[in-house]
Amino acid sequence: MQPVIAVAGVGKTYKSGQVALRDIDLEIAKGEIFALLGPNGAGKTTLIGIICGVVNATSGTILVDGHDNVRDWRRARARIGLVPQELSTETFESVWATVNHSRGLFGKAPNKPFVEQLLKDLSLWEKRDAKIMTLSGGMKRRVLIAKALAHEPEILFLDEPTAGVDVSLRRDMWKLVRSLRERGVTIILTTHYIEEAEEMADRVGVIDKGRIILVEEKAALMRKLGKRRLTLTLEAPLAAIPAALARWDLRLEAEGTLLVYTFDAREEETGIPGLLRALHDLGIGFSDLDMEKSSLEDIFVDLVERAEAAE
Ligand SMILES: Nc1ncnc2c1ncn2[C@@H]1O[C@H](COP(=O)(O)OP(=O)(O)OP(=O)(O)O)[C@@H](O)[C@H]1O
Repeated sequence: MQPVIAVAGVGKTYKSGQVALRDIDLEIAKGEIFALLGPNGAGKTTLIGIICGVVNATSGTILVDGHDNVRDWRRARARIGLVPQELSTETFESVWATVNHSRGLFGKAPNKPFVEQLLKDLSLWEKRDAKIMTLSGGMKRRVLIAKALAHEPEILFLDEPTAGVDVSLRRDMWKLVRSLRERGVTIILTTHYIEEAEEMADRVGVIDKGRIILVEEKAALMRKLGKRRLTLTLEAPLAAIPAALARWDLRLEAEGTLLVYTFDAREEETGIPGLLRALHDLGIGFSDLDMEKSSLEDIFVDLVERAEAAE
């Protein structure tokens, strides 16, 4: 199957000499929700800007639905909607005029019922005659989304869509993303809220210092790299881990009152029965126990730390 976006060998060095991307290869399948994660300055916004044709790559090629985004930029761009991180500054136009104008920019015939529905879906209908300058930050962000969707793109980029927005807008955004996906729209989002990727993405890419360090199905990633943690609340604090417990990956926390055992979620044998027996033999009692799975966030932090250590 042909990917809807194919990035090959893309690099970017800004005029300042700052290298933002190095040799990026990435394919996005039609209809998927792809989350691009990475620390500040990793290159997420640059990569999105290059795919959308608002930033020039220094090297490499990008095909959008088979169209080269430089040589055939008009066709490539028409397929894409971009919700940028920055709030737009145009202020005097009304919501209705702005969104219809965005549609016209892509050569789409006016379609009032479509734009009306779009504004209703984004809870903007009541505000259709309001000038953008009079709207709150959250409402302005809804306008950015409406503008990005006005020309009915097949691919939607959301660059940190929920940074600094309130819970209700975040929830609406998630709902909107799901309904777009049901209509077959491909969605690529960057986010600092890893829970957002965990909640929504089909696949996750991790970018660090301009390199893609991992691309994986979210579920597989969580299965593969997921750790589990067993935390025992000890009856009496321990000063150190007894030598007899060296074969388990143990750590003391909270001034020796919590004993934390970390193990691989894939292992058939958890090692827990043996550990509990050993504790019993040593006369170490506990009053409570708690089991947790690592989140995508733990996995992400771990990956970035490992990539940085490897450098
Ligand atoms: N216009 C520019 N000129 C020079 N350097 C830039 C420019 N835009 C970005 N950079 C640099 O390129 C690198 C990647 O930046 P980019 O904004 O793509 O990262 P990001 O992953 O989106 O970060 P954040 O999560 O903070 O938005 C950073 O070192 C940044 O300082």
